[in-house]
Amino acid sequence: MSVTVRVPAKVNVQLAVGAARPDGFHDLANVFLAVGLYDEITVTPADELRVTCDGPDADQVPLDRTNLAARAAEALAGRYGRSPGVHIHIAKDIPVAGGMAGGSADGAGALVACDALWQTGASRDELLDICAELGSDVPFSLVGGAALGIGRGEQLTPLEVGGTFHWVFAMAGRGLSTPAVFREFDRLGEGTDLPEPVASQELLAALAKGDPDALAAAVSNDLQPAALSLFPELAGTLAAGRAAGALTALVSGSGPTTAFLVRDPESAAAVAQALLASGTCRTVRTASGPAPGVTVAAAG
Ligand SMILES: C[C@@](CO)(OP(=O)(O)O)[C@H](O)COP(=O)(O)OP(=O)(O)OC[C@H]1O[C@@H](n2ccc(N)nc2=O)[C@H](O)[C@@H]1O
Ligand SMILES: Nc1ncnc2c1ncn2[C@@H]1O[C@H](COP(=O)(O)OP(=O)(O)O)[C@@H](O)[C@H]1O
Repeated sequence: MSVTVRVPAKVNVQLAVGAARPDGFHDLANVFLAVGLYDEITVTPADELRVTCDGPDADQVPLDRTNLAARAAEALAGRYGRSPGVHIHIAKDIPVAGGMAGGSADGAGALVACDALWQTGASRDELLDICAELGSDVPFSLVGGAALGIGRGEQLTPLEVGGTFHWVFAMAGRGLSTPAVFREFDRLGEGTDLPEPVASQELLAALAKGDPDALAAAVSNDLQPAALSLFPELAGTLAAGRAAGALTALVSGSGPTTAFLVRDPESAAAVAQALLASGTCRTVRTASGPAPGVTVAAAG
């Protein structure tokens, strides 16, 4: 018996960040869009908890108990008083430490897969609670589609999306640590009063209409200056994508992956080719969204 699930990456079309909270997190208005780049997680009964991983970035993925997929299995097993004996295999296609929630995807995927394997009978709300304990982005990886995340990003409201948005993603030569980017955000903003983070009505309307030009005009990422400060070369990647005809260019979440919104798959191919030729990134991928959240691909 084994269970395989597929989990999408995300891009943040709006990331409004408030002041640091006493618990070290930041309040957000985080508009997530799931996109069609997927990790696949397979769980199989085993004597003890074990994680393996393959894919282009597999060497950067921890295989010990710090792996979010292992933590998810342990959290679910702990809640139901059973052994977490399971082999979790991650077929990784989402870039690691890229601001596309790859670790969160694996956490949400392992949780749903173990839940199906162990037939715990957990409700969706219980699974979402465990997701929120694992990380701020993990609940969104479970639900997919598009959603507004408030609080630290874990309190979700699903959003209407009226069409398919086409993207090019440029992967950088190294990763960026999410806590380091938030720390840099705090440093850059020292001494300024930050407004409450709120979702942009223009952006939500653009998503609901499925209008790429309106979305391009409304996207924003408050972490972008911090990511650029820690990784100045990303400015060259953003400029290369804009010059190639992208409707807009932004850093995805805490970066360093950069995201380029385009009108259609043909423009995606052209912008992807120009970005690669510019020599300003390690590799490029095209994907569209919204994509569904965790989906069971095979069980038996
Ligand atoms: C920035 C975002 C945007 O979606 O994603 P990435 O770009 O990393 O994928 C998220 O907020 C990342 O969420 P996630 O990666 O789950 O972060 P967590 O494990 O919850 O937190 C890691 C660390 O990031 C910082 N953090 C995270 C979320 C938040 N609202 N405020 C924070 O200050 C804290 O320093 C925290 O200790
Ligand atoms: N299953 C996992 N896949 C990738 N990274 C993981 C995983 N579990 C834990 N990590 C750790 O989380 C860090 C952030 O990775 P990731 O979630 O891919 O990036 P981001 O938070 O930028 O979206 C990695 O550097 C790695 O040390």
